[in-house]
Amino acid sequence: VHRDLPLFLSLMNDQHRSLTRSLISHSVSVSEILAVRELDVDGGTKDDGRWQKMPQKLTEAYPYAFTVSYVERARQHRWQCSDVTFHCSEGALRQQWIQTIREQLTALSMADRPKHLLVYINPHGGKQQGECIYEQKVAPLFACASISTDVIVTEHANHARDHLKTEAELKKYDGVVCVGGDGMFSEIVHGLVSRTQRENGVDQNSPEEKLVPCSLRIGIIPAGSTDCICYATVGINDPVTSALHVIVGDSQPMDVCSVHHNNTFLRYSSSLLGYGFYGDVLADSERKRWMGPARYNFSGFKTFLTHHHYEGAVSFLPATDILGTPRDKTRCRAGCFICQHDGPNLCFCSIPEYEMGWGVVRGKFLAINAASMSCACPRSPKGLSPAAHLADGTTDLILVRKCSRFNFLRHLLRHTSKDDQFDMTFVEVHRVRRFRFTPRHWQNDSELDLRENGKQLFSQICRDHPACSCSPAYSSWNCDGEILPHAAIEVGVHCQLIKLFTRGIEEQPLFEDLANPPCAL
Ligand SMILES: Nc1ncnc2c1ncn2[C@@H]1O[C@H](COP(=O)(O)OP(=O)(O)OP(=O)(O)O)[C@@H](O)[C@H]1O
Ligand SMILES: CCCCCCCCCCCCC/C=C/[C@@H](O)[C@H](CO)NC(=O)CCCCC
Ligand SMILES: [Ca+2]
Repeated sequence: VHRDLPLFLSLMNDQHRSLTRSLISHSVSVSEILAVRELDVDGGTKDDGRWQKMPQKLTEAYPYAFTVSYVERARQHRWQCSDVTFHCSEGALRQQWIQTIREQLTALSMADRPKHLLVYINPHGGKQQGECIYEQKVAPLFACASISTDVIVTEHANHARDHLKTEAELKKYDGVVCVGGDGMFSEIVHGLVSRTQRENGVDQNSPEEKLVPCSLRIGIIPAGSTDCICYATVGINDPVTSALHVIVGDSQPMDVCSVHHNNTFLRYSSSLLGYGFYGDVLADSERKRWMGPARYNFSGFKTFLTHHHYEGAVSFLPATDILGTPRDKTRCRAGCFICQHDGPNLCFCSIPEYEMGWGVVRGKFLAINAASMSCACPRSPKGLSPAAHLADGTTDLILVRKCSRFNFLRHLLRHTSKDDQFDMTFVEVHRVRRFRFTPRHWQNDSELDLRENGKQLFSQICRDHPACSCSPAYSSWNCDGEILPHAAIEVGVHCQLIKLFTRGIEEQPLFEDLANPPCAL
């Protein structure tokens, strides 16, 4: 029995084969086995439905049984845990099988499966179901796979981030799991990345500094409102699927952007950095958290109607030495060739390199978006930048210039259809390693004061002139669902800075209907 080779168990002798064809054999890849356990058959009393379906004669002839729990693939990237029970005539043979499988599982644990995890649960994310989701759907699977956990239910925002940054005894763990949404994931990233830099003497405030990658993998159990990181790395927002990817020890590297203002570190971003439309949606939706996930629909519609544009200059360093482009038809999938090819060879550009070859675009924008990954989510299953890569060291900079409401609506609606949202005259997209944004009228340190005064002044004017259709001078940046306090920012992509307990989105089999596979001819 080898890892990745099918474990084919056929424990009955020939005379029973034709009789019990459907019951006697099953094929499971060892790398997708969660656990194996002996099944007690006590004087004919059975604790497994399948056993009871066995004809009496067979149970007598094959009284020794064991159950293998394994990953089964269902529709649309969903994984579930299934059990299969094998029966044999001799106790010694059963012990041999159980021992062999356990040895294989131990070898996998030594290699890449986690044994001890630190779990943070946000009880207030999404529909506030985090604790319940973990207790009912995830904890039993971890227990079945003999993974031990230390669980912390957060008591306030940034609890997980600060605990990871300073207190957590990280040496004890093989990974960190968060139960929540993109905001909770962002807390984990900030905690782990900051801790890693501090321990390695790296100054986060310097935009040119090359950051040290984090060694612990992160698992995401989706329990938020958008859950875009989970959706874009697994293909579905399903707690059981995510838990199973953690258990089998998957690993997917991921890029992280650092965001600076005036040589001061602001935040990290791993999905969307959005100014204009997505910044305004977020700013409005934060005041409506009580609405839960529906707040984004409400604020999205309201922001669409206000139709504000913002003036400024975007300068960027295009990624020239790479294979992919943002207009590719191919997608970043499990084992992505481009991420393997481009990723590990990339370095974080130092000053001499990045002062050359910059492009500049000036104008009035409805939205400036940087997508380090596709940002696919249930609202937009192909995402903001469908061809973006998880781990290629680049971000897709999408510039949506001022246009009519009708055209902007066409652009937005294309995020939900097969049509290309970039194929519009007012949209341009660049794959970049770094970029800067400078709003018009920006004045260095006094920016914040100016923004506050500007906002007050603007709202005063608009109250006095309700028909006014002019736009405020500044929007906010939406940084993975958090509002940034500065409009002028500098962003750099750090290739494969973190690793997740996923494998990227698996290619769908040609025949999706796994329950009724086509007959072999
Ligand atoms: N115990 C807590 N009380 C209040 N806020 C918390 C707590 N724990 C974490 N948070 C904060 O809650 C915010 C939202 O959490 P989360 O991302 O889990 O859900 P969401 O915003 O509904 O989902 P999404 O980010 O996917 O849209 C995060 O910014 C996080 O810092
Ligand atoms: C009028 C028709 C509108 C149709 C629009 C469809 C376009 C949807 C694209 C959604 C892209 C989400 C990108 C992910 C951002 C997350 O980091 C962030 C935190 O979870 N979520 C939002 O900001 C929430 C953003 C919600 C935006 C609506
Ligand atoms: Ca990327």
